Amino acid sequence: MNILEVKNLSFSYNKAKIIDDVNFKVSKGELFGIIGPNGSGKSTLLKLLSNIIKGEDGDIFLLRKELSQYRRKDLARVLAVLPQSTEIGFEFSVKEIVEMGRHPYLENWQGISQADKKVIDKALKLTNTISLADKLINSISGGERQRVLLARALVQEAELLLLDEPTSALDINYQLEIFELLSRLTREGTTIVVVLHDLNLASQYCDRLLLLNQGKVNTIGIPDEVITLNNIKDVYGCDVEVDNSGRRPYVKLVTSNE
Ligand SMILES: Nc1ncnc2c1ncn2[C@@H]1O[C@H](COP(=O)(O)OP(=O)(O)OP(=O)(O)O)[C@@H](O)[C@H]1O
Repeated sequence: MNILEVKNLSFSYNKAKIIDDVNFKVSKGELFGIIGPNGSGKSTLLKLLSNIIKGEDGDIFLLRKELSQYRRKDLARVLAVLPQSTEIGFEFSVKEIVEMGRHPYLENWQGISQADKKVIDKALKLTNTISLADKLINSISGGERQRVLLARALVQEAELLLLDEPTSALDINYQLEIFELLSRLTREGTTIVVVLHDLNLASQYCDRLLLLNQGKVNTIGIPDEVITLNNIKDVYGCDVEVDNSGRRPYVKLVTSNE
């Protein structure tokens, strides 16, 4: 079953085309990666999928319903977003920030229920942020904040998670932990679209990849079809080696010292 369907999507900033006739579908339970060079349009595409900005052409269907047809609260129950910027300007505690993810489920003036608390505790545990719960969001590290914001997205219990570089500030241990968690969530039925720069994480963990170049889909497919020597050279313009001896392709940089 398709959770997400993007048809002929285009978007411009000041007449400059940033997303150019993009088409793809994502099925239930897929871990779908969007990769591409700086400025290729990955975050813009994610903002279009999040309904933060609107395309000038094309359609986005979420669970077969056009994205713009959703009411805000209904959308927040099926779609959770982790934006790229992890700056939060207020002095909220970690716990309060994560609780905010439950707002789509609360009626007016109604507080957090025992059931909500369970969901929140589970998300804090999964993201290893329980020990941070009482700290102020502005007093923790960038990587810790990234995990807290992932916890906030998880408590929305949404069918589709849109994550913009969720591991960019994380050390390798947490990068693996978060991608193991994302894999597990997809096996349990959540669908995840993730923008990421690390081609090897993308290759190892994503079921399919969309390689974006100057707003256009360059290649879309399983990692073996996308992470190839020619594609990387064409799109990123650098020399790499691609090791195909393992389960998934592995990109090695070729440096001038070799
Ligand atoms: N608010 C904006 N106004 C005008 N141009 C913008 C705006 N936001 C992004 N752009 C431009 O759109 C293009 C795509 O930006 P986007 O952030 O989507 O790329 P990206 O692939 O996510 O890049 P990165 O890997 O560096 O995060 C860039 O050329 C950028 O300068």
